[in-house]
Amino acid sequence: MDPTKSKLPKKSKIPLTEVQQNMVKAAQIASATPRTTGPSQNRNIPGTATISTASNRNTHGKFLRRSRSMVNLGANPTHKRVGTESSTKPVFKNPNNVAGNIKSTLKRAATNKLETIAEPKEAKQPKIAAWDFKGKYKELQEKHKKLIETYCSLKEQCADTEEMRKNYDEIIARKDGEINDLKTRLSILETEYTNISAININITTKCNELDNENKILKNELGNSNNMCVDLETTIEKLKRDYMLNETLKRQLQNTIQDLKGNIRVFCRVRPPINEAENEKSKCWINYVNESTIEIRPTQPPNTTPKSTDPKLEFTFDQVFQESATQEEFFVELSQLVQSAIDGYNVCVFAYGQTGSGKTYTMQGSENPVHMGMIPRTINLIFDTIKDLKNCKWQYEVTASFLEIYNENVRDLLDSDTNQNLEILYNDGRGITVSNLKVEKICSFRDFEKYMKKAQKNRAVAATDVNQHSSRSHAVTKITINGKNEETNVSWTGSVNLVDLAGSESAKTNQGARLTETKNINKSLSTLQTVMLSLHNKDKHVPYRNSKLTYLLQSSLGGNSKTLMIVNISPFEETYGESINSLRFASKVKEVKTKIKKNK
Ligand SMILES: Nc1ncnc2c1ncn2[C@@H]1O[C@H](COP(=O)(O)OP(=O)(O)OP(=O)(O)O)[C@@H](O)[C@H]1O
Repeated sequence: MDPTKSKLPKKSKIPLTEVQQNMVKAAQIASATPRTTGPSQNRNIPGTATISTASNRNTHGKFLRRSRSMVNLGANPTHKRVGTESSTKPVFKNPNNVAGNIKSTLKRAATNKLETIAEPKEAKQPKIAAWDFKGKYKELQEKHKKLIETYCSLKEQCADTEEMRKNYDEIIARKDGEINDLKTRLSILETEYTNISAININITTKCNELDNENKILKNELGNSNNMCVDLETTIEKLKRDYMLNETLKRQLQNTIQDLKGNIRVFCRVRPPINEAENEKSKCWINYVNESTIEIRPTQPPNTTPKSTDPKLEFTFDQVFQESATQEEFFVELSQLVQSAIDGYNVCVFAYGQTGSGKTYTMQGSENPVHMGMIPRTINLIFDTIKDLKNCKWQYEVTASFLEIYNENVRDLLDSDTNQNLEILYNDGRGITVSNLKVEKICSFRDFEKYMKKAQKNRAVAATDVNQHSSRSHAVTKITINGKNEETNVSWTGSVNLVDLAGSESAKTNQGARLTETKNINKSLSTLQTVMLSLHNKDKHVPYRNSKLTYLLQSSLGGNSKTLMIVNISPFEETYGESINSLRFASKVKEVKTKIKKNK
């Protein structure tokens, strides 16, 4: 319980004198001032409400006693009212100084009281005769009695006042403490306010800076938008120019290809691949220039070839030395692949004796460095059609894989080894193979999956010179259908990639191997005959003499850009076969054909 409150007087029902009322008001002001009240709340002190709490009962009792004595005093008709209304009201010069105000109010109340007592108004008494000493004595006795009563009453009031003063001192001390606390809080708040003000200034400065930056950026954005519009127009123009140039470039490339000849021949010499092969004696090979190769049968150590050795020189479109990489080889081939994308038929076939590097050149291995021409071709096709999308070209790519084994045509995507598919000639569509699976290819990975399956199904056996000799001619056909969304132009190109079986002597083979070898040699010799007929411009070209030439009819003598790769081994023991291959390739190089672009 608040001690100050308990000592405040309870609201009296007896009317109080002004002095008493002032004191009560002062007490009310002191007790009504909340502990946490700030300076602004103190301004209401003069209008504070009458005290009515139960806790004020004690103080009220004392006030009541004093009031009664004051009433006694006031009962005297001569009792003088002291002070005007304005002078008795607690007027605070400084509302913040609560303690000072209370003190001054108490002081004024006490002064008023003394004034009231000091100046009692005499009641009019009947005059006592001068001789009436007894009456005078009685009158004096009565006065004396009243003075004693007044004295007692004042003494009592003094005690009350003293107690009140003590209470008020306590209140004042507490309030002073509270004021000090509030001052401390105020100073903390002021410091905080100063800090926050400083932060606020910083933030305002930052906001202004950001506002300025925002304005600059808005301006820049406006400029950029204008630039974007300009750039878009330029890009559109450049796209049109690019499309035009691209078409021109492709036309020029194809013209260059045409000028180079529609049947071209590349020669590739393979390197020895292991220690055993390094030990073997090699032919003497001289690369005269990038398209001419000179070859002699022997290469005695540290000597030049014997003058008696027959010297044979062959010229092709390009000669690739032993050190040539798959990548270097593909650079030349890639121009033909571009032609296929532009709607031409292209045929690439690798020819050579067994073990000369045909499968390595066409297929290669999974290692990216050794990747062969077939996977590189599909890679290039997908790269190119991706670029051509900018020129509004849409392409669809399909692939089929077949082999001709012992004069039977087999689908390499079908593992049934007893198949014999039929080769058909259609007037409109040219050569087709019945029931051959043609798969839609959407990516390189897609193609790789089918290629691996085909590789697995291909007939392979060990020969004297190759542990994994291909015993069949394998034909990978990639068809590219292109359509331009803008011009509505469309065409179909194709690439036949042929890995021929290797020619070899039938002497060392027996049984099944012998039949295979005979069939291989027969079809290769038909190929030679066909090429010679084409070279001699014979009226009849015996395409139908073998499944291979029948299948490749349009590629060899018809509407196709053809590349023959003649692979040779560098060894002395294979010199004869190498010369045969080189001679045949020379004849092929002289064949001239006329081709046109597909619609
Ligand atoms: N340019 C080359 N660089 C490195 N290795 C090669 C190269 N050419 C061929 N080889 C390797 O020589 C070996 C025989 O080559 P490949 O199998 O390609 O001959 P092939 O002509 O296809 O034989 P076949 O007609 O019997 O199938 C293989 O091990 C192959 O990896």
